[in-house]
Parts: sequence; C-alpha cells; structure tokens
Amino acid sequence: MRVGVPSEIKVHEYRVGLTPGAVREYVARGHQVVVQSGAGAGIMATDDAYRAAGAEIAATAAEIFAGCDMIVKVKEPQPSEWVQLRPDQLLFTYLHLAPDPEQAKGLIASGCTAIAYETVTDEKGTLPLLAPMSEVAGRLAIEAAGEAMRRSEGGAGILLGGVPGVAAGRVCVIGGGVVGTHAARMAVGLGAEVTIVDRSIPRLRELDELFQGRVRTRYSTLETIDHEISIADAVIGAVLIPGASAPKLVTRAMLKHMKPGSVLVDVAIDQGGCFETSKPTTHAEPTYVVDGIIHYCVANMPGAVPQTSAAALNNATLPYGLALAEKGVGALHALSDTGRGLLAGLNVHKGKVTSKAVADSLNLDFVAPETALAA
Ligand SMILES: NC(=O)C1=CN([C@@H]2O[C@H](COP(=O)(O)OP(=O)(O)OC[C@H]3O[C@@H](n4cnc5c(N)ncnc54)[C@H](O)[C@@H]3O)[C@@H](O)[C@H]2O)C=CC1
Ligand SMILES: CC(=O)C(=O)O
Ligand SMILES: [Mg+2]
Repeated sequence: MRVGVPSEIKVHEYRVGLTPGAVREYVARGHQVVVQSGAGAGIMATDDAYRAAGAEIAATAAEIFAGCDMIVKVKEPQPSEWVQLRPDQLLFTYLHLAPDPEQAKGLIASGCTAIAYETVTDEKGTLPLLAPMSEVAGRLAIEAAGEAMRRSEGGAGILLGGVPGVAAGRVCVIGGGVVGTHAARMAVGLGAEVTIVDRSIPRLRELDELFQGRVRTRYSTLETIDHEISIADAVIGAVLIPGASAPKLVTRAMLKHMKPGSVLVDVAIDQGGCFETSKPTTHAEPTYVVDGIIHYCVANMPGAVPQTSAAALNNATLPYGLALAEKGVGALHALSDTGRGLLAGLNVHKGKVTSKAVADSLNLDFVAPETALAA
C-alpha cells in the first residue's frame, strides 16, 4: 500500500503521524511511504532521516492526498484536508467527531473510510490508541495547572506542593481513568492534596489500592463535585464516555462556589469539554477567565511535547497501521488480531456514520460497521 504522512496543520501541533522508526517498519513490509517535506520538524526528524528510513519526500500535502491509499495523521483533518479525502481512501488519525458536526459532514461527503484512534478498542475494552496521549495529557495537566495558578498568570498564587509549615495546593481530578490517574500521580509527586472523583466504584477501589492512601476518592454526584470544586485550587476535567460528547459536570452557576483565581483544566475538551464554560483553546493562547476562574482548554495538549508524544503514539498505532496497510478495509475483520479493535475505531465509511456514540451525539443515522462494510 502507498501510505501518506502530511504535515500537521493545527495550531502549534508538532507531532507527526509516522516517526522515521515507524516508516522503517512499513517499508520493511514492502509498503511505500510518502512524507511531506518538513513533516518531522516538530520532532527534530529531518527529511534525510525519513529518506534513510525508506520514505519518499513530497513537497506538498496535495501530492500526498492525491496519491496515497492511506493517510496517517495525528489530529482530526482540518477543512482544507477533508476536502482532499477520496472514496476508498483510508484515514487513520484522531477524529473527535462527537462535538464537531462540520468535520463529520466533510468526512461523510468525502466517501473515505475514517478510523478514529480514540475509539479503537482492545480485548479488555480499553482504548489503546487514546491511552498514550491520555498519559501525556494527564501529566501535562498538572504542569498547566501549576503555571496558571501563579499570580503573574492571574491565578491565586498558590504553590501546588506548598512548603513545610504552609498547606499544599488542593487538586480535584474528575474522572479517574488514564488522564486522571496520570494527573493524580504528578500532583501527588509534587506534594499536592489530591482528590479523585469517578462514577465507577470498581475504578475508585483500584485507585485507592494504587495510591495507598495518598489520594482521597469520592463517588461522582452533583453534591460531591460542587463541594470538591469549592475547596480545590485546581480542578482537572478528565471524564470520558467513549466516542460521545463529554457530560457537563460543572455548570456556570457552580463556578460561583469556587475560590477566586482557582484553575479549571478541561482535558476532556476534545470531546466537547466537561465544564459548561469550556471552549477549545490553543497552545498559542491556552487560558481565559470566566467569573474569576481561569480556564485551560487546549484540545491537543500532547502536541506541546511532540518528541515524547509522537514516539508514544507510534508505539501504539504501529500494529494497527501495519494491519491496515497490509489488508486495507479487510483488516477490520472481527476475527483477526487487530480487527475487532479497528472495527470499533471505524467512525465513517462510504458516507455512513458507523459509530453509535458519534451518530447519537450528532443526531445522525447510525449504520453498524459490519453492515456498512458489507454494502
Ligand atoms: N486535550 C487533550 O489534548 C487530550 C484529551 N484527552 C481526553 O481526555 C478525556 C479522558 O480520557 P481518558 O482518561 O483516556 O479516558 P478513560 O476512559 O481512561 O477515563 C475516563 C473516566 O471518566 C469516568 N467518568 C465518566 N463519567 C463520569 C462522571 N459523570 N463523573 C466522574 N467520572 C466519570 C469513567 O468512569 C473513567 O474512569 C477524553 O475526552 C480524551 O479524549 C486525552 C488526551 C489528550
Ligand atoms: C487525544 C488527543 O486529542 C490528542 O492527543 O491531541
Ligand atoms: Mg485532542
């Protein structure tokens, strides 16, 4: 298969769909890989490094979209990209379609087969292609909170870890999955007081075991969230209902109960955000203030540390990408090693929405992936 890797064009997105190491694996299996000139600059990988791995270099994204059977990216296609997608072309990337009706329309109109990293599922039911970026974003969330809490940044001027004789900052993490766990680890490491709120009691039990008394755990109710955010200096939004729009767990009215200058970091913003007052921001201007509360809502947080993120992402995507390159849509066969997981990742195929959560969120017709593929 001819596999194309255009440069990422989202604001301050420095990751790349395939690292030179991943290209080498594709080429070793007989595939051709075409990389846009400069696509690796964000991870310090030169065109020559890609050539050494066996890639061809194309001057423009247009050549890649026109000439490749599969496009491998990181972020959801931007409008200038989705108009270049074609029927029978595979798109393998993050999509986050639930809060993005325009992109959904674009993908439906293109006729392409779009597989979303964030809904690919493994045999345990977890999300192997979201997890590595959730690990990164969870860890970054505490760095972002710490920075926004500085007085010079408009925050309340509290050091997360405190010092001997002075109370540490309080961090409330809503959603104790991958993002939440990694945020909690960082916050605990800095010496903050940490509470994790989740609606899964089994998950709260696991977190209690994992942190050995270093975090408080609370069951997620309106009352709990209202109380915990009122005593927190930083709140991390880290909930997920796979594929669907995030539930709004903190309303604007609830902000009045928070301490002035405290910080909300809405990591779930890529699924629409879990705070009513969240709107997507970029690394260029990551924060804004509503009712005295600082909001950080960057939708591509891992893009800020692309060497770490692109390596972690490629480790996870490689077996799935190789299966797609070898078998095309045939790789979505439920009985193959990667097939069932990829089937869960199929969001749009030949103009049909094949993810139930996406279809429900956007009020579009849902067609089961097996049915869409058989048509
Ligand atoms: N902004 C960014 O750059 C990035 C955003 N993300 C996003 O972060 C979010 C979280 O991802 P993961 O941690 O991987 O998901 P996950 O599935 O590992 O964890 C989600 C957790 O939320 C909990 N939850 C669901 N509804 C809840 C509720 N009402 N109250 C409390 N807890 C609730 C679940 O029980 C689960 O433990 C996703 O939207 C993901 O796309 C991930 C990576 C980067
Ligand atoms: C998961 C995601 O949205 C990101 O890594 O940017
Ligand atoms: Mg995102």
